[in-house]
Amino acid sequence: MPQLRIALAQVNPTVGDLAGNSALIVEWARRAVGEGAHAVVFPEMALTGYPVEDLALRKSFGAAARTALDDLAVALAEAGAGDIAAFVGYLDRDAVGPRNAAAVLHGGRVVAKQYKHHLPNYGVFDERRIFQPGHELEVVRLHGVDIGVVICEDIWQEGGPVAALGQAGVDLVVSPNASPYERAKDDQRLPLVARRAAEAGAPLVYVNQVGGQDDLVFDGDSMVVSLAGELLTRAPQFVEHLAVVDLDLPSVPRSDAVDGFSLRRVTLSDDPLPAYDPLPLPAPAEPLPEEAEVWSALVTGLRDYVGKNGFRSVVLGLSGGIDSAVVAALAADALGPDAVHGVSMPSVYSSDHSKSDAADLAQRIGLHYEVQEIKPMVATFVDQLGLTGLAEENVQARCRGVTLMGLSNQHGHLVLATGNKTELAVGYSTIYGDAVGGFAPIKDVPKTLVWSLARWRNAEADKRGETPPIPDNSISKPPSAELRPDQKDSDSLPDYELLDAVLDDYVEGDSGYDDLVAAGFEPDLIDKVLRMVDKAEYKRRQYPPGTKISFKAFGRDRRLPITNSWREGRPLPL
Ligand SMILES: Nc1ncnc2c1ncn2[C@@H]1O[C@H](COP(=O)(O)OP(=O)(O)OC[C@H]2O[C@@H]([n+]3cccc(C(=O)O)c3)[C@H](O)[C@@H]2O)[C@@H](O)[C@H]1O
Ligand SMILES: Nc1ncnc2c1ncn2[C@@H]1O[C@H](COP(=O)(O)OP(=O)(O)OP(=O)(O)O)[C@@H](O)[C@H]1O
Ligand SMILES: NC(=O)CC[C@H](N)C(=O)O
Repeated sequence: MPQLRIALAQVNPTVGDLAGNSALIVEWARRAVGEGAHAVVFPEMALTGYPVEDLALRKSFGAAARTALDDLAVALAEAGAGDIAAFVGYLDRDAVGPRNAAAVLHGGRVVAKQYKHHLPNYGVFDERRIFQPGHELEVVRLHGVDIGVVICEDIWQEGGPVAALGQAGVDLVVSPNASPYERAKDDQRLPLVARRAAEAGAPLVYVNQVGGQDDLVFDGDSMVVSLAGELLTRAPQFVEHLAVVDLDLPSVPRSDAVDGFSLRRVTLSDDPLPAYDPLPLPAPAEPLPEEAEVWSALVTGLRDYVGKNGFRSVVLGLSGGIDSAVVAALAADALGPDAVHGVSMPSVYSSDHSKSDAADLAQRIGLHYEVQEIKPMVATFVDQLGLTGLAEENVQARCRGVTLMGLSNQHGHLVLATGNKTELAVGYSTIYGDAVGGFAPIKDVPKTLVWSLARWRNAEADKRGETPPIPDNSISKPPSAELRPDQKDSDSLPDYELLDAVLDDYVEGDSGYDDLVAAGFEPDLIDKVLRMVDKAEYKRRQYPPGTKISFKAFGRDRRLPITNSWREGRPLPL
């Protein structure tokens, strides 16, 4: 028999938008009330957005967030959501410093609050720099059900606050999260949540946000797992969603002696609810298959970067190649084809197929298309400055960059950079040339995955009876920068399958020279690739932000010095 109906509000907040996020929380709390829920759980820092980075250190922002929380409690009550217990993540600030906090709002008031204990400080996270950890646990009793709270990283700790809640005795654990997407991370979350439910001795309600924030994207994947580790429901990825479940909660023994934490119990209502008919459990959404998941992550990251930064349209160079084709298809899926402006910018070395494939792509997708010849601009620079060789080649990419930025300034489009992770790794782009842009949608996608995504997207279109967006020719032709006659990427770079394999080990796996040799790569290949990667750090630092999909994206996940004389290499003779 259920004791509580709980709603998981998998929403998409915006960093810094206290008024907008408050309105979002009120709207979704009202929906939860409409579903007859007694409690509703929002993601980590839903009121402020996540991650707030150094906004956390601004006293003015902390004060505004606290005021917004008090106002939100009142607004919820005024909107008819005062009787529901709303678990809301926010930024707090006390005498010790800024806190990553979750509050319980009920009856127009803030009735309980708890600070995050474990502050993640690895990969993209810097929480020890900006927050102070908490040491208290606040357990809220609602209709006789004791509910403990743990915030995101706290559930990744064995023997941490969840174990303490198990010691204290709680009927239910709720966890607000802001857990960024990485490929295959959903495979880790379900077993993790199941382990924590067992540790707590109670079902666990896991709520993660959706949406993009700069280089991060959040996939949701909110879920409820029973004490026995059974998945009761799971929300679909990358979309806002309200999941409502009735929970049958066996009563457990209570204790007030908890190791390492101070425990406070807050009673909102002691009496169990009268018997009511449970809703059928919503069927768990299946996690998306690999390519669909990555595509959704890239679409969401791009859409939210554009929308949350106030742009309505994007512009990019269309070369007829695979990278610009995939970025154009992503942009059309994210924003609609009418918001996408493609520009073909032929130079003297551009092949006929570069122009015809770009035009074909534009027609398939239905995006705005124009041709801007760059020959006269290039000739002016080359002649006036007396440029030859590589300097001359790069002027072509730079004239394209200037053209795109000109169109951006004139029409308000955001410029998309089309570089992929492989190119970023080895520095295969012209700085201030094809590397210009405000956002780089595929910067964390290795070249081999760019091809797979293109094939997958076309196959999806086929399945739906739609025109595949990407010309077959763009997928099958050998990649070329077309900066000199008959140039091919393979003139300067190893075969992409092999290159991506080395990069996966060196960048994602942090392998050293000996590890790479042991993995079977040729020493000359290792030398060449590692040298290119190390030398290109300066280019990566100046590259636009783009959606992280991997365990280790360039940027905050991998912070290497630019000025750096250390080289992995064959051991020197002593
Ligand atoms: N440590 C450092 N810190 C700061 N700046 C540094 C630097 N080292 C060089 N630089 C600067 O960078 C310049 C060299 O970089 P850059 O001008 O980009 O030129 P660079 O890297 O020498 O050449 C561009 C390469 O990318 C290839 N490319 C270009 C365009 C598109 C594609 C494609 O297929 O996608 C490929 C092209 O074929 C060529 O191999 C130097 O002249 C210097 O000004
Ligand atoms: N002729 C062109 N017209 C318009 N844009 C171009 C042209 N050539 C290059 N670009 C722009 O510069 C980017 C780098 O292109 P380039 O052809 O040099 O390398 P690539 O990495 O093979 O990319 P792609 O697969 O998109 O061709 C392209 O994605 C495109 O945005
Ligand atoms: N916001 C957080 O604490 C996130 C950390 C956590 N390990 C995750 O990625 O899910």
